[in-house]
Amino acid sequence: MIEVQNVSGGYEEKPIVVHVDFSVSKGEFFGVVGPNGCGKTTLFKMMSGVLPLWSGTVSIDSRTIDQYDRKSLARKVATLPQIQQSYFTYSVDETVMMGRYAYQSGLFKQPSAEDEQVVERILHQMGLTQMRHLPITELSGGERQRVYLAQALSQEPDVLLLDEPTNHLDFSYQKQLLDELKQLTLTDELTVVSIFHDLNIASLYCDRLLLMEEGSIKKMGTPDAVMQKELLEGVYQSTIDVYANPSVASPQMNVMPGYLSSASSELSSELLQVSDEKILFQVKRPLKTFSSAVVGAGFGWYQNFVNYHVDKNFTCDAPDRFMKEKFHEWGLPEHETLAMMTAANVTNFAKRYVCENNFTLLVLVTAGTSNAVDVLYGAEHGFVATPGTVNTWVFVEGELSEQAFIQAVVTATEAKTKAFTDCEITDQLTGTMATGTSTDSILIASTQTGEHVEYAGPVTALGSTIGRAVYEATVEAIKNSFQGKRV
Ligand SMILES: Nc1ncnc2c1ncn2[C@@H]1O[C@H](COP(=O)(O)OP(=O)(O)OP(=O)(O)O)[C@@H](O)[C@H]1O
Repeated sequence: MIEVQNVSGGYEEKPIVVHVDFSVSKGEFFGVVGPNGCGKTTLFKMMSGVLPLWSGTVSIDSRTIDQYDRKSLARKVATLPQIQQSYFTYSVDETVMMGRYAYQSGLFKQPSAEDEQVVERILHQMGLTQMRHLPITELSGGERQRVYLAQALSQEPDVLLLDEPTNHLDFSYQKQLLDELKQLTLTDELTVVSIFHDLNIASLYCDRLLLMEEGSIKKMGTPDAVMQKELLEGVYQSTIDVYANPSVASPQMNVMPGYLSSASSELSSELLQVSDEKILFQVKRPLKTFSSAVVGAGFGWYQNFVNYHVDKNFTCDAPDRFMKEKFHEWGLPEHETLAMMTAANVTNFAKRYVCENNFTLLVLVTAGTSNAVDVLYGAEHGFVATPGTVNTWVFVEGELSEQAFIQAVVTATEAKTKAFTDCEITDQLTGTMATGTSTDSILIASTQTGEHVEYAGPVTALGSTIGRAVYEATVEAIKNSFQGKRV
């Protein structure tokens, strides 16, 4: 649809865009990204015929742009430049109607019924109907941006070139506008080529991205191919982190702030408060967590950790809401607190504090075995959502990779199962050896400072330390529960 073939150009003697070559298909949403000054806007000016090409060609529907007269080019390509100044007090609908000039003929260029209909539809589409009579000089930056986009859309082009279309827009209007454009690419086969500074937005909406560096193409491909940590760090000369979006299959990035302090939370069992009602462990700075907790499951950052005792017959439709009400009662901030529940007597907990192999580790386990299960026969027990029994907390001083977090869960679970075997805990329904209980829960929490830890399987330094500590604490907690011991 639009083909940019080996294009070079710039200003006076200064080359800015160098041998750029790509094509965008009909109905594609194509993003152009790259650092400030890399030549994105200059490339757009060349694509829309505003700036002459030094070499190469830009073609739309197999005809180079210099083969189109002004009006026919305007029916093919509409542009939304980066900065829109308004010196005249045209109203919103007058401004949008200006986009129809390519369709008007005759001396007085009166709008036709079709022009009126198109403008009406687009005003509605862009949520501008209410403000249609206002002068655009009285609009906010974001509102004005929508008016100019409406003007570009009223040209009914095949290709829309947008330079930072979401500039000045708050996130809800960004979403609304980009959803609208995406829809037009899908239903009307509108081709959108857009410059973005926000790589996360570009990754969410674009089919392909073109990453520019110093006037040339550094990389072009799907968001997955372009959103690569090393690639982006090199081009933007910055420290970033790329991660999977938790909700959709579009990679996202984070800028890593330069002010990250090396101060971390100390993991000391003196920070532990134990009562009949709960175990509360509080640290000064948030820890990165991976857990199956009632409140705070998955990955997160928390600094208060609660293991709350409930009766073994406790049932509740919304245990997370129940726990959050408790947080209020205890004065614990909801967004900083992770919580588990257990039917085990929490004062029978066992702990291990280990400082070896360059690791500091605190392990806390609460255990009971009345609902012990052999995982092979889980289905025979039937599912009842009951409070947890063996709750295992593993706190680590170190900087764990995501792989290490998950391996730590595996290692700790194997250690728990080994403890069940050695304590000869059986599944009361089947008489076979139990591997755990029906509602066990686990937490791995790390300071994310100090030594980087890539692996935490059972034969690694961290894994073997976790394995031993969890095994010993689980055996002790099981024995405490048998003896009815109260700590
Ligand atoms: N009219 C001009 N005359 C001379 N040089 C210019 C002109 N416009 C831009 N430049 C230069 O061309 C280079 C590329 O500018 P361009 O606006 O294309 O970059 P960009 O990637 O769009 O940047 P940004 O992300 O900051 O908008 C810059 O060094 C800029 O100073």
